[in-house]
Amino acid sequence: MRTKITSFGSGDSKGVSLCVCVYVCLPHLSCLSVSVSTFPGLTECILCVRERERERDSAMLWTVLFALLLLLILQAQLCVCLRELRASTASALALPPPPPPSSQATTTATNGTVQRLPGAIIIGVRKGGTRALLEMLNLHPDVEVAKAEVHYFNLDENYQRGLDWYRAQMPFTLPGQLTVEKTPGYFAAPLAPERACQMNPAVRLLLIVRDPAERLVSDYTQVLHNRLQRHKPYQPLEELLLLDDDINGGGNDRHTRRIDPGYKALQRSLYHVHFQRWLEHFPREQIHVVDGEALVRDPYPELRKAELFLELPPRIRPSNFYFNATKGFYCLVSAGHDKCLDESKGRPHAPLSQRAFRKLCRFLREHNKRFFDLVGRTFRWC
Ligand SMILES: Nc1ncnc2c1ncn2[C@@H]1O[C@H](COP(=O)(O)OS(=O)(=O)O)[C@@H](OP(=O)(O)O)[C@H]1O
Repeated sequence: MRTKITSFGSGDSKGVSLCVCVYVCLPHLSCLSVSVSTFPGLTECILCVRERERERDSAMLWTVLFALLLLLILQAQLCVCLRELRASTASALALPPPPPPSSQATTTATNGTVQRLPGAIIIGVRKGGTRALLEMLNLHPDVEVAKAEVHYFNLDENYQRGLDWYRAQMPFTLPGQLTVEKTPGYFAAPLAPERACQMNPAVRLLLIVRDPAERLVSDYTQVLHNRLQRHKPYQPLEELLLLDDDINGGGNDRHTRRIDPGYKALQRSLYHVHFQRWLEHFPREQIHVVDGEALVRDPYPELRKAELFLELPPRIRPSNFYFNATKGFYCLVSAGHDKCLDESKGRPHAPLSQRAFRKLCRFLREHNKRFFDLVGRTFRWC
């Protein structure tokens, strides 16, 4: 801004004009030196003000243009960001393989034990008796089990953590001991068979099955219990399981109700669908099927078969089990301590009318047959 004053002019009239000019021009100080140095009076001052206004208008125009340009640049940047975000989301969904394991062994405890990947996995079925089977296998001195469900092959966020993470969830074992984990969610998880096979194509799999209709009711009961605990709303089982179907397009009395094939708990009971997927990655003889109902009736024979399958010396004894009449189930005895499964196992099932249950059984019959064909044995299910 030019502010230097080179001449004040002469005479009173000039002085008055100068004062007015300075007063008017004061907000436009940058032109003050021009008006004063060549001072003829007020006219020039007004001209100076107009010129400043023109300058201001053009400055505003430039400001608007500059803002527009800035907006364009920002928009371009936003597009680049969105494209990058879309690309990273797509690659996350594509789920690249997890990081490779650093080595086979990890931290060695002072007693020489090491965390190892499981040699056997109980893959399901949910509510089939997986906890009972795991705890019973744990009676064997050559077996160590992961206490909690790991959910490695069925949950992407865990799978992305890699094999080192998975191994770190395992118990410490001595050489020659077998590590076993159980996650019933593996059985029906579409990617679990392939992932388990990638980890170790020789891993032994145990599948404990139970009447799929009973399993469904037990599954619903578990979900209902969780919802009640969290004070969440719930629907009766019959509402979830049966669809209203207007067969003749008539009034209410012509309604019939059919099984909803989309109900999640029902889908988990279509054993052949899931078993087929496991067979695409593992030979049949690598999957040992345990009869869940037989395990409830009398655990020992089922445990003996599991020992054989796992090539373990026979160490589990009938004396490791006793029937607890209060619980209504067998409990375990080991080194003088007894242990029953917690109250989440063997809860009274949610109500379902006999009619609906029969409908469910009819629906499952064909699916069960397909499962029997795949496993090469039959079960006395409804
Ligand atoms: N010994 C013993 N004690 C208690 N419960 C036993 C036992 N053996 C098998 N079961 C049956 O196990 C059913 C629960 O199955 P899971 O452990 O696979 O359930 S879960 O998927 O892990 O939630 C559970 O199902 P529900 O009776 O429907 O609750 C039990 O019937």
